[in-house]
Amino acid sequence: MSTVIDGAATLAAPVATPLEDARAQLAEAIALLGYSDGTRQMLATPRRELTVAVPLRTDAGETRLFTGYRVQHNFSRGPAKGGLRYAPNVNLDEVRALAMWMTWKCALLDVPYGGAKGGIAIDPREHSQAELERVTRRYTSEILPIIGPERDIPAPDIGTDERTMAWIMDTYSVNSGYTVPGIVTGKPIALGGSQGRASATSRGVTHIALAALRHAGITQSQATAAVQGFGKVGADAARFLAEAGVTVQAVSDQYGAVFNAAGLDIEALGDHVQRTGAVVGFGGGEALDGAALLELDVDLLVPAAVEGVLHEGNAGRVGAKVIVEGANGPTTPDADRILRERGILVVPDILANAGGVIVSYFEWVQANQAYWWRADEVESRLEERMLSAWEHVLGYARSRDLSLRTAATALAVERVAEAHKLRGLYP
Ligand SMILES: NC(=O)C1=CN([C@@H]2O[C@H](COP(=O)(O)OP(=O)(O)OC[C@H]3O[C@@H](n4cnc5c(N)ncnc54)[C@H](OP(=O)(O)O)[C@@H]3O)[C@@H](O)[C@H]2O)C=CC1
Ligand SMILES: O=C(O)CCC(=O)C(=O)O
Repeated sequence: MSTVIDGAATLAAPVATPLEDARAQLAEAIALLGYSDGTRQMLATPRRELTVAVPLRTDAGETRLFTGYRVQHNFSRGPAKGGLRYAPNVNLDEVRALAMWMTWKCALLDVPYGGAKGGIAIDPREHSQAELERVTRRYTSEILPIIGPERDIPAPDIGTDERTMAWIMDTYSVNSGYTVPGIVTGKPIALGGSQGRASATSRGVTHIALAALRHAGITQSQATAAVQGFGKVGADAARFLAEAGVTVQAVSDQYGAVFNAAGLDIEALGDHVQRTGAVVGFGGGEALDGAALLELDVDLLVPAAVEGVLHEGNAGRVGAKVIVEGANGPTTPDADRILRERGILVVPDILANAGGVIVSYFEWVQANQAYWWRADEVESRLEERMLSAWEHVLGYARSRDLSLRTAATALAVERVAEAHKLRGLYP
């Protein structure tokens, strides 16, 4: 399936790029903290970035060339950490923005990492498993000099999954001459992955969404929600929200959306997507335009797909009372301003979707110690970290009359700048 319907195509029409958005958020935090322009420049710029050519011999015997990236934004608090994205429109500026957000996320949640991100400009749907394996192994070989369990630890993001992580781990291990489970997180449990990592981002989103609904005075069992994206983050977020008693009325993917005012049967929708590859055509709801999902009159909106979907052009029409960012960078600074003026609570990505990197950290700790935790231990530690970060950001925002994003970014930037200062790297 390769057709993108018109409605979905209009979703991602931001005026600025994700990197410009990320840098604008950083500049606001720097101004609030009273830091110098030199500090802003240092934190706006990745410490290291690598662009690699990734040739592929296709199953049909042809040669194709893809471009891959790995950007390491910051190492001041520990090894760089962040996902690997396979999508046709991946580009260096996008990866730079995603790497910067990883730095803030890790600092905010106080996990001992800096930020990184990687990507290959490839549409995984157009390739067989064998081709994806060859591309992944070649990309890994190309970035091998800059990754490692103490240097930079990849994880899944859009278009990649635990199989991708297993191939990276194997390629890295073969080059090292021994098995190195700490080189990636989000790998299969049979290879040293952690209990709870696959659903960790969605669990974290759900903990934060329920806390945000309570904060907004909305009763969980009477709340309605819409979720954009039905991939690794969106599908489980929809499921956990439904399990918590929230009526999930709408879900979308890049082909369109489905709506049911009484609530979608998320399990049945999951089965439908397994069979057909898309949410469209699901019998348990009516078809809805993908862009219209963002404007539904619901209590909770969870964008869990791509950057820039809430922008100046549609923020004025958003119907939700609370937005919890499952995706990275779904809201542009212009949209942030409009949503704040309209009294809509936005819980930013670097807080809301941090569950993934928290359990990645747990996985790395377990792999390095070769000692594994039970699922309930992972999940209670995840919940504790998410909710304490939520309280921290909320308290900081309230005491200074800031948006949650500005508060979260400032708290994170302060921690990163402090680490630079203590290490003697402060300009
Ligand atoms: N995986 C993780 O642990 C983490 C992921 N994130 C972020 O969450 C977001 C989603 O990642 P993840 O779930 O892993 O990725 P997946 O590739 O598993 O899923 C992405 C989903 O988004 C959908 N999508 C893509 N474009 C659009 C669009 N324009 N409108 C509606 N839906 C769209 C895809 O649709 P289709 O299926 O039709 O392609 C798919 O359902 C990303 O921003 C990622 O960076 C954040 C923290 C951790
Ligand atoms: O688990 C990780 O290391 C990072 C996940 C990720 O890419 C993200 O949080 O955006």
